[in-house]
Amino acid sequence: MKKFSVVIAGGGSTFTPGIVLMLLDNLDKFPLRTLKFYDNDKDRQEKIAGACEIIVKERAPEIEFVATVDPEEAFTDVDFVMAHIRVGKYAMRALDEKIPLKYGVVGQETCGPGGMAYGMRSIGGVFEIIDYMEKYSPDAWMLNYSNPAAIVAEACRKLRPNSKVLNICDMPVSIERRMAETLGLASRKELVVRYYGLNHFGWWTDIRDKAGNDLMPKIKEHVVKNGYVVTSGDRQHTEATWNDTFTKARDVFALDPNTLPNTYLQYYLFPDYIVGHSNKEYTRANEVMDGREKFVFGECEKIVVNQSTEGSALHVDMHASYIVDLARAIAYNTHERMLLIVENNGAIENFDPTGMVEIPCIVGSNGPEPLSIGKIPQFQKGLMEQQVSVEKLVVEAWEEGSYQKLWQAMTLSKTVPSASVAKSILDDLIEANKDFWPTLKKEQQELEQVLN
Ligand SMILES: NC(=O)c1ccc[n+]([C@@H]2O[C@H](COP(=O)([O-])OP(=O)(O)OC[C@H]3O[C@@H](n4cnc5c(N)ncnc54)[C@H](O)[C@@H]3O)[C@@H](O)[C@H]2O)c1
Ligand SMILES: O=P(O)(O)OC[C@H]1O[C@H](O[C@H]2[C@H](O)[C@@H](O)[C@@H](O)O[C@@H]2CO)[C@H](O)[C@@H](O)[C@@H]1O
Ligand SMILES: [Mn+2]
Repeated sequence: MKKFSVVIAGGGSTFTPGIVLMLLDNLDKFPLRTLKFYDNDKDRQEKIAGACEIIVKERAPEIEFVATVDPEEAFTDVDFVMAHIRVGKYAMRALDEKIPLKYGVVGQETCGPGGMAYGMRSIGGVFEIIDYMEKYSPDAWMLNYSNPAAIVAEACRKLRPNSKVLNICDMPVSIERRMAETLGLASRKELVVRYYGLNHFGWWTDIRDKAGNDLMPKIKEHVVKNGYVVTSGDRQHTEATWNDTFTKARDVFALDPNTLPNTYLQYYLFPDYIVGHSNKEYTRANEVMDGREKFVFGECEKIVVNQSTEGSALHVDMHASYIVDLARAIAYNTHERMLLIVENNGAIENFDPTGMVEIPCIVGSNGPEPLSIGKIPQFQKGLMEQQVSVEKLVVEAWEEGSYQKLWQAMTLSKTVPSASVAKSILDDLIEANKDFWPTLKKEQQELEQVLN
């Protein structure tokens, strides 16, 4: 059986140890010969890599382990690039969240103005990784889950159309795990789903078991009372904010009881509620820095000090098993059915063919073959047309260095009440992102004077 060489780009990520443990748990299905880490922050990566090297040595000493900040060393002789970088790290995430909140607008990592700011930082970082991969391992595939996946995917479609990049998100599988629990099923893999939308912006339309029995009525019965809250919860979503999100799905569901919603729709459909329940001084970025980041780095330090994983509380990222499924689908032509972010190209009949949509695909060695969705209802179509335009305008703004287009994108977002609020947020975000964004030209300086 062929053994694979994988590089994790964003080796210093809080998700890296969970993914390494998940890869080690799946060596029988996806054997590894080399595991490399690449990051542009040497110190941050070293803390995670020091522990992961010990984990790999204990569990699979035959795997060669390399951690490097040298792109040539990292990207030479690899079959897969698993990319989860966060350009600007949590410090910039905190600003993405806090600046819009200052103006009474949703402050969120991937939605609204915060998501656009993150997108303007991510595109260049992700392109850099793609370029390294294509230079040093031109046959490799990149499995990208760096956020904001919707904007990154649109940038790849438009500006890197021939690159072997698959964009994917774990929110649907995470919700499906909860649906399976609600139904008393052992695994989400027992569900066969139909789903459509944009990334962090979609709906399930049909959920069946493998025998074809309709499971939607039973799930809806649960969601109408509890949202996606389940009794066991999971180890990755223990904070109150995640519980609020899974509870709020009840209200999102009420808007269209024919479908089951992705939790991220709460930011677009209930922005007033979200802002009302946000703390402008302490946002999700703070919660993550005080929670997941401290925990993961603390546990890694203990492993390095003890030179052993004995007693370690680090746990496998179960949700990340979709990454192994995706790699296996490419490597072994498994034709696994998975939700991926792909060019619409007619799959949703009455939607922009160039929009990047999240839909079921059959994945084989040649990449994804999207399934046909047909026509979607007016409510979803209207919401998606507005949001896909936001995502396209952000990519155009990045490509052209256009202030005007980024202002239009922010104005168009359902989370923003007016062009003047959009402008205030944008101007603050430009200042905060001056080390990361391309310089934006103001096409209509005089308009600024009119508005001031
Ligand atoms: N698609 C999904 O559903 C999904 C799920 C979870 C997390 N994510 C994404 O995974 C990423 C990591 O999240 P995290 O919370 O662990 O963040 P993190 O800040 O802990 O890790 C990100 C790492 O990326 C590195 N980095 C930043 N810019 C880089 C560049 N240009 N080249 C190489 N490395 C670079 C940083 O130094 C850091 O070590 C984020 O983009 C997050 O949004 C996506
Ligand atoms: O606020 P964070 O950093 O905890 O999470 C933001 C991410 O949320 C989703 O990912 C979840 C995922 O759904 C779950 O299965 C598990 O792996 O944890 C992830 C992080 O909590 C979302 O899909 C990502 O795009 C977000 O970055
Ligand atoms: Mn996601």
